[in-house]
Amino acid sequence: MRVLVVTAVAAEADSVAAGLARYAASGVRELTGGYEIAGHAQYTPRPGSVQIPVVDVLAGGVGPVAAAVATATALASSPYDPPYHLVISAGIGGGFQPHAPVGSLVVADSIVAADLGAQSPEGYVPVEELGFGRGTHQPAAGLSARLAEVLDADPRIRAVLAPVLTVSTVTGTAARTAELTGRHPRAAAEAMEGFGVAEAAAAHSVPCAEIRAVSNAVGPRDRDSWQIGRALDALRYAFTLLTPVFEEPS
Ligand SMILES: O=C(O)c1cccc(C(=O)CC[C@H]2O[C@@H](n3cnc4c(=O)[nH]cnc43)[C@H](O)[C@@H]2O)c1
Repeated sequence: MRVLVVTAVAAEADSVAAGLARYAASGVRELTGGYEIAGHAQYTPRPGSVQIPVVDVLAGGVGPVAAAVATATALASSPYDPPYHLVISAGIGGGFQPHAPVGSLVVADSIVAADLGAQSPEGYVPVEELGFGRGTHQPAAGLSARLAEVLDADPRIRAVLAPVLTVSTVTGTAARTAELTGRHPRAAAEAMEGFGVAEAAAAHSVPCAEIRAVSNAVGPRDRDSWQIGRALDALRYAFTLLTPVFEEPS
């Protein structure tokens, strides 16, 4: 299976690549389309496995637009058909409490563009109701459930399968938190790239997933409380666990 992992920043890509490196048999790939390929691993298959999975890790920038452009560029420049078998949006994120405490992981069972719509005196109108396309992507259900299952089975981490919101502005007030949880009561995390990655993947007919390691609680802004190191470590550890899934028949 060929997998493309898209993060926002290099620190996240480094964590993913470090998690993968435990299994890596060969080095780092060259830049693609001006975007940073942080790591590339070609794995030694487990005994009995017939596929050699390849995972590329791409730091595509912050926000849904940068993420979509980077992902689409990577997919369009792949020499393979299909370009990849799976695209994963991965990185740190804010966790909605009590669903996703700091240090836990969230695997998306839906990827929701939470601010793609219109305000009105009666409240928020999602993009579907405006008649302009979609605001939600459903990741491959079996695959996302499997990723969450593998993560949650490990006693060192906690993982949930739940909606992940994509926002262009990090939530920073109690009022905005209440608005989002009112509209998306099951949401466990928010981040800024998932929907962009999912749009690009869908344009290339490639399945998509999203995995977030929680660095902070969604709520009134308190940047000093963000535990980025802890989340990056959880992200790295998650990818040490996920590689066997990439070797399973798709
Ligand atoms: O300062 C650092 O060392 C550092 C290391 C890694 C990542 C960062 C970022 O700031 C990444 C921005 C990235 O984080 C996501 N994120 C994290 N928490 C939230 C949130 O509460 N709401 C929305 N997004 C969040 C987001 O995907 C950004 O792209 C810094």
